[in-house]
Amino acid sequence: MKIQLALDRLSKEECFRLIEETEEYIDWIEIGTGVIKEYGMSIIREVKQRYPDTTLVADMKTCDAGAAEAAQAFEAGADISTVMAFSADNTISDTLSIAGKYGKRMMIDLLGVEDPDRVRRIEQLGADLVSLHYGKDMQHQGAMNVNLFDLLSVNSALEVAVAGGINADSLPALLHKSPSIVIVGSAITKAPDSKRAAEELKGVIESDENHH
Ligand SMILES: O=C([C@H](O)CO)[C@H](O)[C@H](O)COP(=O)(O)O
Repeated sequence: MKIQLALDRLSKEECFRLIEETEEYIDWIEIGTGVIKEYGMSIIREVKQRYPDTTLVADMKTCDAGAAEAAQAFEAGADISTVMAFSADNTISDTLSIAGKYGKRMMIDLLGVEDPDRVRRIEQLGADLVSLHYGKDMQHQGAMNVNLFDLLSVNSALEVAVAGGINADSLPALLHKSPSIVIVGSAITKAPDSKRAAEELKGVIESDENHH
């Protein structure tokens, strides 16, 4: 199980400091949507230059003009770009076909999706990676519920990431659902000691893996 460090609401300097502090405990680096809005593709380029061997996710949250936006992220060095699951089927298909051309991947963000049929449709369109996502603003109503995993069909072959206010306390319940990727932002980036927070989360995952 991988940890994807989500870098949101941070300056470029803070992003680089956090990557440096946590790199031994994290697997994938995500440049968050707001950070991309602040710095554009230049931050994707710079992070890839400095960490060429680490999988880099550009959280583009594309919802239209799929081919152009995905190509933009891949040209800058992203290994994975994100597209919203509620987008038109054409948008999702176009991003998947661009990803195929670049030898890269799309992560389909399920934020706001409540119908398992939509997830089935996304898999039919050719997606192989989705993120179950309990949004930042949804978190005002309380923490994520593991029922979010009910969106997935039992016979689905999708690789699954999960995101939304995950911390060391909420992580164990999610691990029972065996996601491939756990996306963590604030619990690491806003922690008084980010390195320790990342180490703790990695420890929770490793002890779970040792028990199975
Ligand atoms: O995608 C995200 C969110 O929509 C803000 O852009 C976050 O990266 C994701 O939710 C992880 O962050 P935390 O919820 O702070 O763990």
